[in-house]
Formats: sequence, C-alpha cells, structure tokens
Amino acid sequence: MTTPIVSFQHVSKKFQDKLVLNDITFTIEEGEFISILGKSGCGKSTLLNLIGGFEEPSSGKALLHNQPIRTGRNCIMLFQEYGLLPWRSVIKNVELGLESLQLSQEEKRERSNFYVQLVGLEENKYQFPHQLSGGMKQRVAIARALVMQPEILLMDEPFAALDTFNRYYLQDELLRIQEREKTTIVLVTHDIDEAIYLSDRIFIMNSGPGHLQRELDITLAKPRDRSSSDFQYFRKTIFEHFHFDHPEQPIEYNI
Ligand SMILES: Nc1ncnc2c1ncn2[C@@H]1O[C@H](COP(=O)(O)OP(=O)(O)OP(=O)(O)O)[C@@H](O)[C@H]1O
Repeated sequence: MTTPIVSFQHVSKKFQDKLVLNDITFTIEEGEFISILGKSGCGKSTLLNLIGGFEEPSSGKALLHNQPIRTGRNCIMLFQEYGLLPWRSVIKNVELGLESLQLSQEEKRERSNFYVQLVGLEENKYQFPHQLSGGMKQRVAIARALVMQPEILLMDEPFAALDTFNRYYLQDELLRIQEREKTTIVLVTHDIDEAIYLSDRIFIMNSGPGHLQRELDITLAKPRDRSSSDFQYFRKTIFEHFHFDHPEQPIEYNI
C-alpha cells in the first residue's frame, strides 16, 4: 500500500457554534478518483474546501503528504460556474494561472497550447467565452486548472449546468485526461450515475451533522457500461441507501 496523498483523521468543522462536519476519517491514494455524494447541506463543499486548504479543521488532522494542508498550487478547485474572464481569449484564459510562475513567455504559451489541445479546443483557442457553448467553457476551465499541473483537482458539481450529452462527453474526456495526467480527482456531485461512471470510490455522506456514512468501492473496469447489470447493482445500492426507491413517509394517525 502506498502512502496516501490525503489523510483526514477525526476531522470536525464548526462555523461559529454550528457543527457542520463531525469526526471525518478517510485516506485518498495518489491517482484515485473519488466522488462525494450526499443530500444538499450535508457538508460536501465544506469537505472539499478542507481538502483544498481553503478552510481549516476545527479539530482533527487534515494532511496532504503527511503535512497539514495549506492552500497552494497542489490543489485546484473547479466550479459549476466556469469563472472565465470574458475579455480574454480561450488561450489567454488558460494562460492566466501561469502568469504568477517563473516561466518564459514561450514556455507559458507552449504549456497552454498543450492543454487547450488536450481538451479538444485547438480550433477555438482565439475565440472568446461568449462565442463558446457551456460544455466548451467548462473545457476551458478544465484546461486552465490542468495547466497548473495540480496534484489534486477538486470539482464542485462541474457538469451540473450541462445537458446530458455534453455531460457524458465531458465525463469521458475527464477519464481520458486523468488516465494521461494521473491527477488525483475529488468530485462533489448530486448525480449518482456520474459518481458510479467516474469513481474508484464513492464517499456517501449523511447530515445532522455531516459525516461519512459509507465508502463504496466501484470495482468495475473503466470505461464503464451504464446499462450493464454490474452498474445497475451499484445504482441500486446507492438508491437504497438514500431510500429513493422506498420513501419512508411518516404516518399520522388521528384517533
Ligand atoms: N462559511 C460558512 N459559514 C457558516 N455556515 C456555513 C459556511 N459554509 C457552509 N456553511 C453551512 O454548512 C452546512 C454545509 O454546507 P455545504 O455547502 O458544505 O453543504 P453541501 O452538502 O455542499 O450543500 P449543497 O449540496 O446544497 O451544495 C450548511 O448548513 C451551510 O449553511
């Protein structure tokens, strides 16, 4: 077993007096694809922020390579809103993060070109965000994150605003890119199929306060067939966990 890249040991998080995450313990191995599933408000984004070092634990240890997590280029967060600068072309948006690095102009352009090509936007590199579809904008955002060569890519519902076809297409792109770049990815999603399709492991969270209820190993080989019985098995397992197929409704008796 290799040393985990991320290790959380009994991490809790409070905002003011409100306990939002309680006693979270897990490890993430290098190159793993982890998805976090859970109902709205159970603390998924807060957990992602702790992994990225954008928040600090109130108690417990949050470690990256065995050291307390700090913000930096190790982790990059990608959101549903693409966060592109409208006055900059695709290539200039991708170059953005490199501006603070000690690289020659040539190196910056070369690296940006590589990632623009990797996400399939070679022909659009001089276009501006308003000329792109939602899927293309998200690909620019992915290229802009990858150009920094982060160790961990944190994604907070990155495909939620896209239509089904674009979402499927980008999910495949992401798998292809991850296989090439070996980036560790942690994804927050509400989409159960997306989590099963992409992940090596799924963390299932429950609320009151937020905690890790279960870890699910998705042992199927990638790329996965969404219609296979194995895939359906994992769907059913998760659906049952959230009681989607047998809603528990309180019954009131008036006597
Ligand atoms: N900076 C903050 N200050 C105070 N409370 C916060 C802060 N950030 C999050 N919270 C609270 O923590 C809880 C968990 O929020 P979080 O955004 O992590 O949940 P989530 O599972 O990602 O929700 P959603 O799926 O709706 O995005 C919520 O009750 C939220 O109001």
